Amino acid sequence: MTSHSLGMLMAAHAAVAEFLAGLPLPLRPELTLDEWLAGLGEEELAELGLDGEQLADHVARLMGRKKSVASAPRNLVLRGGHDRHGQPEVAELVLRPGQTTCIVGPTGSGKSRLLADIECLAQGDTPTGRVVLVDGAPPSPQARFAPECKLVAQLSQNMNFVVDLPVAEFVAMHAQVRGVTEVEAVTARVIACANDLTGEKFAPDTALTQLSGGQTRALMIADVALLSESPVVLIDEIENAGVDRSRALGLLVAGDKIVLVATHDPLLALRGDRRVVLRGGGIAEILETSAAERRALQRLERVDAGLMELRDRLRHGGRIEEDLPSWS
Ligand SMILES: Nc1ncnc2c1ncn2[C@@H]1O[C@H](COP(=O)(O)OP(=O)(O)OP(=O)(O)O)[C@@H](O)[C@H]1O
Repeated sequence: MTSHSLGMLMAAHAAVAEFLAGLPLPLRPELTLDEWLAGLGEEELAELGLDGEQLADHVARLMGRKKSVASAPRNLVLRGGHDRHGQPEVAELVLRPGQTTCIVGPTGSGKSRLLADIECLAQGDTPTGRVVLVDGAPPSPQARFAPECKLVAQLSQNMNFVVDLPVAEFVAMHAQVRGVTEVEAVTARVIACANDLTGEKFAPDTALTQLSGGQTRALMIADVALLSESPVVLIDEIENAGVDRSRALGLLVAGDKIVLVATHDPLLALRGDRRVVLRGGGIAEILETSAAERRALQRLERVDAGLMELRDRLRHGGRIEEDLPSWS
């Protein structure tokens, strides 16, 4: 598959180095991968539940993943299809890194469908007939379907952990799978970041199953922002509960990701660059956030800070009587 020596592959691809170094097999850095595999006994590999082809395949995937990071798209273009009644959509939606697009619309208007169309990079093969172009061209089947090459990460509403690991171990595992080299330092950063997003702090050795809803959400947001290689992030509502939504959004956008958030929260919606309005399954309108809306956002932020203070007072058993925040 490559004429480079194992030593060179390992130097160029941290994920390959980590994977190969973790195998209980004698490494020969001066040989090519094929030569090294040919020299290994079949039995030796079988004992590890592997065969040479699988191993070569996995190394290729690990190298492919590196390539997909370099090829983060400059834009995604969503070409409108049709609404639920077959009427064409007005839209061509252009999405660029570092921009946030909010998706709004009544229940059943097609918000989740729109996110799903972007998630699968639809090619006229979903109920909406939409087409998503990556840098002006249809994506490769690999970009659409191979998990390690996927462009899009989705933060879903429900995150129930089935594994009961300490938080630090879980994050370190994610970091390793994503080919991060300084696993310990990055793990500490993800946890610090999650703690920054949530009101109640948690320790690295807290079990995942002990985290509150807000803490879990904060951890997943920090994980996606700092560890995910996917250049596009979809969020089906950042819940109010216990997460500083403004910081969360800032964190994701700072990573130069294309961010799409389905939300009806005015604070989040106005922080976005634009809103896509859905009606009857179709895109009815695309509204750029206006200067007046940005000014309104500053006032809303003060109201929100006041409400946060009241929440905190309730949390600590206080009363809300005379001393209300100044905006009330
Ligand atoms: N353009 C379309 N053509 C055909 N079916 C569609 C279209 N858009 C959405 N649908 C379907 O309509 C249903 C409701 O859409 P969806 O779940 O996306 O709405 P939603 O706005 O996310 O709703 P909620 O706010 O309740 O979560 C889904 O079954 C979806 O697949």
